[in-house]
Amino acid sequence: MIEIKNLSKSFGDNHVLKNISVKFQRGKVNMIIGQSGSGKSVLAKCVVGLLKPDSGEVEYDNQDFIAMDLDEKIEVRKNIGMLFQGGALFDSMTVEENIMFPLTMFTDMKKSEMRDRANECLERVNLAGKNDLYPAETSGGMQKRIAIARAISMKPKYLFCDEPNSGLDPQTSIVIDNLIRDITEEMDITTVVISHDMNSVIEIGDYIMFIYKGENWWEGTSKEILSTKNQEINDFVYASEFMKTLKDKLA
Ligand SMILES: Nc1ncnc2c1ncn2[C@@H]1O[C@H](COP(=O)(O)OP(=O)(O)OP(=O)(O)O)[C@@H](O)[C@H]1O
Repeated sequence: MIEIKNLSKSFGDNHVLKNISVKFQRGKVNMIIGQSGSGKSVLAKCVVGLLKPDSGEVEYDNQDFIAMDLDEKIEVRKNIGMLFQGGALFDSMTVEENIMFPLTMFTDMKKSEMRDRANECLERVNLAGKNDLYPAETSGGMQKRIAIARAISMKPKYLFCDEPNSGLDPQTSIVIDNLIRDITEEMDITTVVISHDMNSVIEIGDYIMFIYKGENWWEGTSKEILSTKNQEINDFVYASEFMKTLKDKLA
């Protein structure tokens, strides 16, 4: 579990995060949603240690991350898998080398052990045998799956995904969503997904936090989000004609 307590972050006069508190549960897909510029990425960066909050606490399984020294933080970071927008694969490395990269950086595993682990991860994302391809030789959906394989290569306890469906068609998005949900359950990971995609929220979001102007405005389940009377959420969820029509039909 990850617990955030009273976290605030400003850039000059721009008060981006205002006293955010929330718990992200283990074995669940926890989603952060909100308008562009509401502070989702800044929150995620504060939680993984890429930005320093002005105040507040971040606890990984009851351990205060912000108060840790560098060595302790590195130990926690080894347990965090990250899936960046666009995949962020290394173009000059093969698929296998990309997946083995965290193992090379953070473990003493032998090359043969790393290969075995890379093969396991490739199998899990249905890309067995694609080891020697370069990212440029793969599709956008495959690149996302390779990035997921890399993110789980260290058997993480925590997984952060920033817009995992960006740039994907609806069917491929569902494949990626299902993979994230299944891996979360199988490996009992505390998964945090930043998303704009209401389809993903409904499909795989176990628990959803809605940030509005830097505040934790609302939190609840994917079922609850469809029926809440909260105006700001309704403006966000039912922004598209499609969702409005769906709402009217279900009413
Ligand atoms: N390193 C930074 N320095 C200064 N301001 C920043 C920095 N990073 C983010 N901001 C500001 O923080 C605010 C929130 O940005 P953030 O990237 O968290 O939004 P977001 O909700 O993730 O948006 P999007 O959905 O468009 O990615 C914005 O006003 C942005 O300009």
